[in-house]
Amino acid sequence: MSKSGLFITFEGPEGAGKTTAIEWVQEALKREGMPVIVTREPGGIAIAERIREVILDPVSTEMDGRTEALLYAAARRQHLIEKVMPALQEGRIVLCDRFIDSSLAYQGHARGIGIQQILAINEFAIEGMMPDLTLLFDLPPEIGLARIAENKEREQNRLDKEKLPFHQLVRNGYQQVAAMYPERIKTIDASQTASSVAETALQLIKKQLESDRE
Ligand SMILES: Nc1ncnc2c1ncn2[C@@H]1O[C@H](COP(=O)(O)OP(=O)(O)OP(=O)(O)O)[C@@H](O)[C@H]1O
Ligand SMILES: Cc1cn([C@H]2C[C@H](O)[C@@H](COP(=O)(O)O)O2)c(=O)[nH]c1=O
Repeated sequence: MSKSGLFITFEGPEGAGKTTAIEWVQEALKREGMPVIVTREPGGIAIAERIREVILDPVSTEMDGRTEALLYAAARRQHLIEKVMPALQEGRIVLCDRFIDSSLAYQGHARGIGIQQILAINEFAIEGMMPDLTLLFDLPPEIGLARIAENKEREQNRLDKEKLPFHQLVRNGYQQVAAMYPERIKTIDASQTASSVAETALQLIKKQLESDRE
């Protein structure tokens, strides 16, 4: 799979502020005339949104961890082929809310399947199509969970409902993955104000754009 755009992923635990920052960054890049699209995982296209409903439905309590991992990888594959790759081939900047590192942290580490096993099934799904840059929004899970609990409009999905120790493992998982890919993954302190977090994200993206032009 070849491309000419820039693939940037936003990662982190529940309520870290990824969606808030991605919208802010999109507006800032658009104001500068850059061709940018925002998408998300699992979802972003019809088939993957349907898979999302199955995975995140709070009634799917009996779902096996490996089934969960395979469903995320299947949604990822379809989303990549149908939406992300065409946009990158057109030279766009793709801002994606979650990607492979979510699987490594949630299914690989927090579910205990193993990061290498999850990497293997995802290698099949993505055929080497890794992000150019990943912004990891890091914060204690208590803060993120309190933020989403405050937001009364948001429905709690099956993974939101996991207990605090699971979310602590997710954070540890992300920290391990960041150590595996120090060139690609840049960690942001997501406990700062929303505007400061978004500004840091924008500066990191601009740096990546500059180094891509060189
Ligand atoms: N830096 C911040 N400080 C305080 N509140 C924030 C900050 N960033 C976002 N919020 C608020 O926290 C809540 C969660 O934010 P957001 O939806 O952007 O997080 P998220 O990382 O996309 O969450 P999830 O992955 O669980 O969907 C929202 O109500 C948002 O307004
Ligand atoms: C891509 C991906 C996601 N997850 C989890 C993380 C969240 O709990 C949900 C997605 O909800 P959001 O509000 O859109 O953040 O799914 C996961 O466990 N594994 C993955 O690969």
